[in-house]
Amino acid sequence: MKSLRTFYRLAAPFWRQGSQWLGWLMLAGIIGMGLLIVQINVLINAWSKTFYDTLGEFDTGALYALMGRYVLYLSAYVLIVVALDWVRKALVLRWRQAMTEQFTHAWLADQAFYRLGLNGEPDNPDQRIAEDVNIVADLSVELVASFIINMAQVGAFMSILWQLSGVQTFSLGGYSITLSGYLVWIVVLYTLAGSLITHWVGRPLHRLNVDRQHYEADFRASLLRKREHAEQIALYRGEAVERQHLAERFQAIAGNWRQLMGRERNLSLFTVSYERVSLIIPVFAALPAFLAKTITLGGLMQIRSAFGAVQGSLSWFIKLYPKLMHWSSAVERLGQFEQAIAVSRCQARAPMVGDCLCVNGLDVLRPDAEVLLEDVSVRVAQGEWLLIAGRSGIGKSTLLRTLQGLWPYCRGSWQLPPGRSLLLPQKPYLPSMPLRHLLAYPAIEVPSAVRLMAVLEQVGLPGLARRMDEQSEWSRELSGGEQQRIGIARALLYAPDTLYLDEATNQLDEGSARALLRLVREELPNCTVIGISHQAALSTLFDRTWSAQ
Ligand SMILES: Nc1ncnc2c1ncn2[C@@H]1O[C@H](COP(=O)(O)OP(=O)(O)OP(=O)(O)O)[C@@H](O)[C@H]1O
Repeated sequence: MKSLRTFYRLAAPFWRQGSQWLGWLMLAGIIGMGLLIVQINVLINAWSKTFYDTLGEFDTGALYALMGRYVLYLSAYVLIVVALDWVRKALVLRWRQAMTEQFTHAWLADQAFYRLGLNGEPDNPDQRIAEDVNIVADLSVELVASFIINMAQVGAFMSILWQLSGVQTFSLGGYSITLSGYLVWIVVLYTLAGSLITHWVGRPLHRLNVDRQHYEADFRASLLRKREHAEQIALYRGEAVERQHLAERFQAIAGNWRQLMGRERNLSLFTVSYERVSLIIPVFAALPAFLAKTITLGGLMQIRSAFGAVQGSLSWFIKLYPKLMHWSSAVERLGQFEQAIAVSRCQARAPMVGDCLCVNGLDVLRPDAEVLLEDVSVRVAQGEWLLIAGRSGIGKSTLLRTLQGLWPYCRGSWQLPPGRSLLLPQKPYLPSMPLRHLLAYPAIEVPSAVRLMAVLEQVGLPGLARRMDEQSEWSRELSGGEQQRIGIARALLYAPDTLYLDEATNQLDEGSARALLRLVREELPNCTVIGISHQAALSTLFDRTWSAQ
């Protein structure tokens, strides 16, 4: 029930959109084609009675005509099944795309992705967006369509089975009982009992599937981190530790897999027996009528096939139970993710904008509520350069994060200057993208090649000018100082109104660092700069120093 409520919350934005008529049309098409398949099954069921009766009469001519009709049913069946599969896949893609956009937007909006990472919950957002969304879209379409089609099949064949059952009189404990449609009662009770036992045996599969997705994602993320930090690991010669670490992660997968295997084995023991027994039940149930010659061989075969159709469709829950558990675990993980994003967005504080940067009685805390900086009050005039000083670990970087609205653990208020701002951290973000886009980041518009080359020249990287379209692993290739030069180049190109420098030149020698900051002053004369630096030679470039205590 909880999974269904969460699913409704996740699915509503897509299916409620006015423009989603095509999605509804595709779903209706899938169900319509499914119902056509049911109709063909009904025709084949009637055909089988005629066929076996004709077979009993050795009427060769009629048999050929019946085989021709069967080929017709079969061709229609194949065409519809293929078309249904195609439309189903197209709908899954459509829904997955919309849900992926919905989640990536929510995750990236208001820096939720950053705040979610602060306390490590929920785990592996990448896996939730890439895999769980796919599972939910894919299995939901399959489950909804197959449920409706199976229930239609139940309706169609139930009436056939009811008629074929006729009215039977049984004697039970000395009483004579007259029952209509006894085969229908048998199939309903048999499937109901089967469904209850399946749920009882298979219930733990939900939790095990949630854990499985978590462990698999953890393992993949660990492998990815090894690749990202290949150089550091290689320099430390940390292979043995890494191997042990990966083996431990895999142990969690293996342990969970063994438990899943055990549970699925128990479930299969029941479901396979259930399936096999269901094949023979209708034959035994109708045998007395056949032996009493009240039904023909064709009639017996028709009962068998109608019973099989009703039982097969009513057993939808039993057959798809492992998939239902897989689906419900993905729904749960996405639901958790959605709620965590919502909570983190509530934590977001949109700073007020005034005529200058003004902090008033601000307390900056650690996540455990311990105070880092108390009662911070500082005012920075437009165009002023302020240096924040203080011992390592006191909370200078955290203060900048707080001002940016990234750090939710704070009390008090502040206002930011108007215009756009840029924060250069000590380790610039250098994804593998063409150099021209890398330099323009975070702007989407890329400046002209002439401008880019001029800036590269200014920051002391003229050699990179001929590699504008190259997409290299920049963070591995460039030295720490060169990476920081790229950071300064970005500031010059982006031309923010307020620039925050969080030890943005600490990998450079003091002479080069001074030269770069002087360049910023010349090129961006009206820019307000708030800097953090332990490089003593830089302090004279700032108008004033504020000491964090
Ligand atoms: N995401 C986090 N979760 C928990 N604690 C954090 C987190 N980020 C920072 N801290 C803690 O906050 C304290 C202040 O860190 P911060 O980086 O602001 O110091 P700093 O003054 O800039 O130090 P440095 O000059 O060495 O860069 C540190 O003790 C750090 O461990």
